Amino acid sequence: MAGRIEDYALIGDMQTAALVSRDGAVDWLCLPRFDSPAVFAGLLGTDEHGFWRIGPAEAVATALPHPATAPAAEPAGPPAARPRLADTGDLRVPPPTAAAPAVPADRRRYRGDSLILEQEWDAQGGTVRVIDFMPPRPLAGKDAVPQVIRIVEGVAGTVRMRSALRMRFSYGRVVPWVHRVEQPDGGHRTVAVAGPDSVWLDGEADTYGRNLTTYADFTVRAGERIAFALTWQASHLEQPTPPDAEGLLEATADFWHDWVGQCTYQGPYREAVVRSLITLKGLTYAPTGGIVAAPTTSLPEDIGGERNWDYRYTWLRDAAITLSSLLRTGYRDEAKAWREWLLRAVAGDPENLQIMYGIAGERELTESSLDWLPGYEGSQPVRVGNGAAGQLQLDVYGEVVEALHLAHMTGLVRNDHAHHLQLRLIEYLEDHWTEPDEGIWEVRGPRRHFVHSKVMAWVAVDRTIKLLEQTPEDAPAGGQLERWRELRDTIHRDVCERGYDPGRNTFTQYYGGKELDASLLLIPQVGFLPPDDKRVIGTIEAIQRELSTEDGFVLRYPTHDESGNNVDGLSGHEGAFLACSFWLADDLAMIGRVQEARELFDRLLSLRNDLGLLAEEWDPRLKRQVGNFPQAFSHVPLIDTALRLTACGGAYLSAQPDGPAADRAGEQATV
Ligand SMILES: OC[C@H]1O[C@H](O[C@H]2O[C@H](CO)[C@@H](O)[C@H](O)[C@H]2O)[C@H](O)[C@@H](O)[C@@H]1O
Repeated sequence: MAGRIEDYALIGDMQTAALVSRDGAVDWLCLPRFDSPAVFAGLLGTDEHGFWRIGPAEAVATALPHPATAPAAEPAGPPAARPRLADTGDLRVPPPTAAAPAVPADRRRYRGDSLILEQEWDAQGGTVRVIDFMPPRPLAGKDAVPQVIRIVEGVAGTVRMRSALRMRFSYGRVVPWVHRVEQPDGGHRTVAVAGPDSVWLDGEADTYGRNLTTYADFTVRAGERIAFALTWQASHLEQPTPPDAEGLLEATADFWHDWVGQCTYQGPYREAVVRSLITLKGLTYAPTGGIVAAPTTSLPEDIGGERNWDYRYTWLRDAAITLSSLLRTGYRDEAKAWREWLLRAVAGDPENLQIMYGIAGERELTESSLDWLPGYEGSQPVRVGNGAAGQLQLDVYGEVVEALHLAHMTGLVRNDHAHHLQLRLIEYLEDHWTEPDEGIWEVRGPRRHFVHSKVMAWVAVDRTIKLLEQTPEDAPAGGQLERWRELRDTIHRDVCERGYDPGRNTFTQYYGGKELDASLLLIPQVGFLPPDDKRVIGTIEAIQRELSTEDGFVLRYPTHDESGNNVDGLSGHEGAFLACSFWLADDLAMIGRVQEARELFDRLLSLRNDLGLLAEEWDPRLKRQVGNFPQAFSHVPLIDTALRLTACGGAYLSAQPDGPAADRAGEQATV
């Protein structure tokens, strides 16, 4: 049974990621890529759907069937091969108390600024630490395989430990063939095989199989270290080399140390910013530069409801804003890699541009449901693929062009193809900006003229004009620049006339609508209007009044109309959207309410789990994180707000209506 979403920790190797629970269980792991089928899907079901738990035997044993009473399965080794509790000679496994749950660690943290997780238990007989990590893989060669390494370290006394490993391939559906493979040195390795996949277990403790689960029982004394590793390999290939766990630990620590060393942010929110940056790096798919929105699917926005989506893909929107944050904190390699990814993914006619792709640029993301999985706390369906891939979302043009613009402004080496792409995107927008779309929130209701989409279309045109004004030699011939200036004015006028309700002094969610939408908070941030414009202030105040939760966080939009009908094509409610709540803090700072902004930001920081991680939303009623986890779209605005609050110091200095990229206070401070 999965814990709360915030009970999980992220480990990853920049190609895939695992979620590790506070009780020492890896409950989510897709191999070999973020978007591959899960080998451990206990997160979306039960232990039956796969997990790997290591913890003190008394704690771990309680959550599992007692091996001595469970039916024997793999490997059918002789009793002599059964584990010895080495120091005592005791062959018995501690008796379980059926009802008791697995015991949460007493302490956990990341080792410094890294994705190396350390959990500690004060257990019977002493204190033990489990160190979990995934070493960054080389991009090619025989060692380019995913590994999960778990080192058990005795801290004090002597503790009896148990590892319980239940692999279920294909998102918990397939029980693999588990067997031992004898090694030339007389030892053996355990391997699980099903179809194209094989997963190899190496460990310094003997294993035995019961109840379709592989166990290892062992003791660890103060100062001892006992390592386990899982390695994925395509099943038709030769067995992978057993990993050198300690060497890889050192290399992984060095990798993160070097990467974090490039961060240029030095302000008061450094801890939160660095943890968010590490998380974003952990969501980056190194071979291609693609960035997943989150490493999970179907963690619900509404516990028990149907608002469950697969986020293991690259949204142009999410990736573009991620890039902006990385660029503004000193990370250029990732920006370059993503720009290359973008050029490959969108190659062809801009008419065919998708709003999201697979991490290598795949276009087919057909949505389907995994009906054998019960879902996180019963939240069904569990979806893979994402139907939003076929939507029209005009804001995406603005976000992509903004990211390319920022890359240019921060001196990323020019790329002619990217420049050409930008011009093609504007040509497309010229013909299509007047169309209704599904908007930033990917609503599954009717298409509308969303105000945010139009504002972002304006952003795309505006940034392109600015670029061409800087480099007139790049301007297309035939008066296009002049035409685009007119287009920019036309869009601006259109939004102000049709998307603004003068009676209530607020912009609205869509033309002619009455509803509000938190994406309107971006109007001053992107420079569409200055922060001191009365329409901007009116909109911020209206959103605070009508979309705030009791604790001052922000909903994206009302999910129900006045008669109680759902307006986004989905049943149920959702929590406060964390990105929008950070945007409110930004806006408050921009209009001079800096103290209020800081207080809201501090409250938002307090929603992070003890490891600094955020899901997509916060359920104000249940007081818990909801939605996919950890979510780039939450960590990016966290960084942006931290930069803004750092840069504005005591007060936001001046409203600069017409220079959005440069308006970004954080950007000026850090690049
Ligand atoms: O609300 C319905 C939609 O929810 C998801 O979209 C959300 O996540 C995306 C990735 O972070 C983000 O770009 C978007 O703005 C969010 O609304 C889901 O992926 C969609 O399929 C769904 O329609």
